[in-house]
Amino acid sequence: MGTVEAANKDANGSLLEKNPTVVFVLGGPGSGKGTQCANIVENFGYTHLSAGDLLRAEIKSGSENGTMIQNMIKEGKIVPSEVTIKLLQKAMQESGNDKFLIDGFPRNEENRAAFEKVTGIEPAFVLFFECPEEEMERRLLSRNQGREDDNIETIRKRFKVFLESSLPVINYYDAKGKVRKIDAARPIEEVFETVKGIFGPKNEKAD
Ligand SMILES: Nc1ncnc2c1ncn2[C@@H]1O[C@H](COP(=O)(O)OP(=O)(O)O)[C@@H](O)[C@H]1O
Ligand SMILES: Nc1ccn([C@H]2C[C@H](O)[C@@H](COP(=O)(O)OP(=O)(O)O)O2)c(=O)n1
Ligand SMILES: [Mg+2]
Repeated sequence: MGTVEAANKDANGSLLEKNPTVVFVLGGPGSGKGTQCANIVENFGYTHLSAGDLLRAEIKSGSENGTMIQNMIKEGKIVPSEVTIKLLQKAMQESGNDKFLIDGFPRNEENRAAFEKVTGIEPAFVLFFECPEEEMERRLLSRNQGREDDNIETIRKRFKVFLESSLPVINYYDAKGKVRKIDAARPIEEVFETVKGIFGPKNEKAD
């Protein structure tokens, strides 16, 4: 094994030994990633890791990076992958699971390349929730979760970042045949029917 690979294996410890299944859940802000992930968790036994939620928890914890993260989120910018990947790795380790929905990550090429390099993990596939901006804007403005970035000024910046930085990541995986595109402009239940078809009955939790 080469030195880089060996170092990564050490850094990941038992995680890589489990050969985890990772599904990246992508889509614009307000496309319904978090909502659908909650449904997938209930039906298919995945652990849901939202990069945004992990970053917001890091702000709340009073960590030394908190102020930097808070300022970037307020500006709709993407936090350096070093910070986000550490939080994801820790959450993966702590979950004890080996099936993960990674929601809102990778959001740019830097996120994507660094995750692959650091963890050695390739996603099984990528869910892409496609939704028109007008609908995403309506949803964000009525989300009511008290988020500092759900205001029209920041929302416009987030849409720009999505088009310029996140869509290229989706195109990268599309070229590898890994993208499962879903029309996310429909009601929650209808979107989930399509999602279920992708995860398939063979993956459903028996209970
Ligand atoms: N298919 C849908 N139709 C209408 N509203 C939705 C739909 N999916 C999610 N929502 C609502 O839109 C808002 C954004 O959804 P969320 O899951 O937080 O999106 P994301 O994580 O992609 O930003 C939430 O208030 C949620 O309840
Ligand atoms: N990989 C990521 C994911 C989110 N962030 C930051 C920047 C994003 O605008 C905010 C909010 O992300 P989050 O996924 O919670 O937002 P939405 O659910 O798409 O509305 O967090 C990041 O810097 N890097
Ligand atoms: Mg979300």
